[in-house]
Amino acid sequence: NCFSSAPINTDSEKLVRPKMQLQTLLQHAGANKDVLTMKEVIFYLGQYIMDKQLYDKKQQHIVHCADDALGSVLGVDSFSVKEPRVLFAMISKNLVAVKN
Ligand SMILES: C[C@@H](c1ccc(Cl)cc1)n1cnc(-c2ccccc2)c1-c1c(C(=O)NCCN2CCN(C3CCCCC3)CC2)[nH]c2cc(Cl)ccc12
Repeated sequence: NCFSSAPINTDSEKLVRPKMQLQTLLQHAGANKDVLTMKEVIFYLGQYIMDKQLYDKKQQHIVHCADDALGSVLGVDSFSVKEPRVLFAMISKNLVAVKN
């Protein structure tokens, strides 16, 4: 799957409940449920970044989100998709684990 390149075990099937602000972004990207797997959260966030063209056209692994709700959700102005640990830490602050 497209996460085989993710260098950390993210347990992509883990169920999570995104907090309000993140949930709003995911809905814009097409998510239609309150409880999702980590894999779905990452997929929809990727779609969101694509839809809003937040990635740098020259250096496509850089995402600029200072002027977007994504920036206040993650708490950064920009980030690199080549830093998955940093990224998962920022995303996790916006998630509540769900016992399944
Ligand atoms: C491996 C994966 C990833 C997954 C998790 C992590 Cl912590 C880092 C990295 N990844 C690699 N590049 C991207 C990416 C880059 C730019 C714009 C959009 C996505 C992603 C991200 C995906 C995704 O679901 N990716 C599917 C395949 N991507 C390839 C890149 N493709 C585009 C890259 C920009 C130019 C057009 C193609 C989109 C589909 N979801 C994400 C969500 C966020 Cl918060 C950040 C990045 C991603």
